[in-house]
Amino acid sequence: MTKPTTDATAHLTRRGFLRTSATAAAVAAPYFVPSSVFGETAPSNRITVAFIGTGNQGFLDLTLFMAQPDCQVVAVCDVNKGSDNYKEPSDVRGREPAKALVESTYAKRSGSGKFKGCDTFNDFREVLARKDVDAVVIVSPDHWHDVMAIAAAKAGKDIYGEKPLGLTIAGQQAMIKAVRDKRCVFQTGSHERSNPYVKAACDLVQSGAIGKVRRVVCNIGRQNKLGPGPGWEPTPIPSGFDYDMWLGPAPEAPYHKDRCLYNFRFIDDYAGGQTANFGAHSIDIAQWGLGTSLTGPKEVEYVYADYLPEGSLFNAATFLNFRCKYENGTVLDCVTAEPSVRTAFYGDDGIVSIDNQGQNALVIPRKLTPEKLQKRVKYHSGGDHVRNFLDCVKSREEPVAPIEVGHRSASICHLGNISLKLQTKLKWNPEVERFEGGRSDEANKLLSREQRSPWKIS
Ligand SMILES: NC(=O)C1=CN([C@@H]2O[C@H](COP(=O)(O)OP(=O)(O)OC[C@H]3O[C@@H](n4cnc5c(N)ncnc54)[C@H](OP(=O)(O)O)[C@@H]3O)[C@@H](O)[C@H]2O)C=CC1
Ligand SMILES: O=C1CO[C@H](CO)[C@@H](O)[C@@H]1O
Repeated sequence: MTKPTTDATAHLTRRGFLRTSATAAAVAAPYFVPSSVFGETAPSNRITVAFIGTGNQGFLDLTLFMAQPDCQVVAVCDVNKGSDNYKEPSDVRGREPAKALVESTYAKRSGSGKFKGCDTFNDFREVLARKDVDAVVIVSPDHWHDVMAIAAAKAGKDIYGEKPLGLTIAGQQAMIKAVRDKRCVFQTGSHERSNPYVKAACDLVQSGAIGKVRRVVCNIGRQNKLGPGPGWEPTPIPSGFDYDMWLGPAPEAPYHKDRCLYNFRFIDDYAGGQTANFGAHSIDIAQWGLGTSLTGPKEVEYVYADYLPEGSLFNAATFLNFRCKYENGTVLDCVTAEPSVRTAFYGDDGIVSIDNQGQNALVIPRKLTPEKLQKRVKYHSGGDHVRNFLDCVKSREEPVAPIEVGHRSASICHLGNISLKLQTKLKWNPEVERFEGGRSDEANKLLSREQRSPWKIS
């Protein structure tokens, strides 16, 4: 996508302001760095970035952003000062370890081996108030995505927002409005959109190479953790952890050590289970190949769901199967599986399947000779996706995974979860984004959620 949709002047002015402003003393720290750290990239061309959420994916995204020479991470924000026992006892995440990672990475690059200049925050609003931050990377749990992205857009920041776009369809719509009103560049963290092999596979499907696509299968990885069962007892809130700020817009709930960190994804108040966690990837690829990135299906049907025992902390579906139908009759099946294949398109003339990490696309044309049956393509890293975002911050062009695209893929995850909750088939109007007929009143209520005061999306 190359159509400029954003106002270059507003953003260039903001960065220009940084270079000349009388407030320079307050914001100077990021610029007083050895030239060896950022090579030839002049401070004025450097994009200053702050991270909100420095856990599991936050650390990976940090390394991808720091690898880009024209980008400087100047601040990290996390409600956890240092969350130990992250995945194993030696694994510590949170804002202090993130700051240490940033400063040690930049120090290694500087001739002197020294670097200071990454600030830490507990409250993301303080990050957004900083005038020297051009862009934010939002890698918080899903229940925070809408509130944080809307606040970031209102503060004039460009945004790299992790998938799934949000927790609800209404929240995502509000995100789009804020981003478009403020003309921000927004890249959804669906990094497969920057994977040339996945692109090649989707182009092939779109070009009609496998004929009319009858069915797409999206495999959703099984739940990899179980959490405490019925009768679980709260555990003490660790020191250095702002649990109230972790809960944010989600309902009040007693702390348990397995609620936060990585595990939020299995709890309905904070995320859409594996449907949204993995579905955001596999369904996004399906939408891409089908050429429906800016729309959606017209029907979603519950097939099967299973859950942990009532009263368990984790309450998202552990096994699931739902089926969507598009206007042209194409069926999209989302199903829990051990996914060596992430998304597979079944057409009249062949199959295109894309593996779990987007490392391989396998094309099986029905009518070709055996030696031409397979075309394997190789791995690429998420760095190109970050690069595309940074380029668009400069050019004000549309990135490869704009917010509306992220919205429509995540919406299918939410539609699927709503059908699972109601155990029914629902008619969906992708134009007006509402359920119609049947149990639509009940279903439409699930398009949004109450947000705990003082947090709200409008
Ligand atoms: N593109 C991809 O392939 C991937 C994307 N993701 C996405 O990234 C997001 C984060 O997932 P993941 O990193 O696994 O989750 P984690 O729980 O590991 O990380 C989230 C971090 O955000 C912190 N946090 C929570 N609330 C706030 C707040 N109000 N302000 C600042 N920080 C906050 C958490 O604190 P605490 O440590 O105390 O919980 C945690 O450190 C999710 O939306 C997920 O879907 C995740 C994995 C891969
Ligand atoms: O938990 C996870 C495991 O890896 C996936 C990427 O392949 C993530 O998206 C996801 O959040």
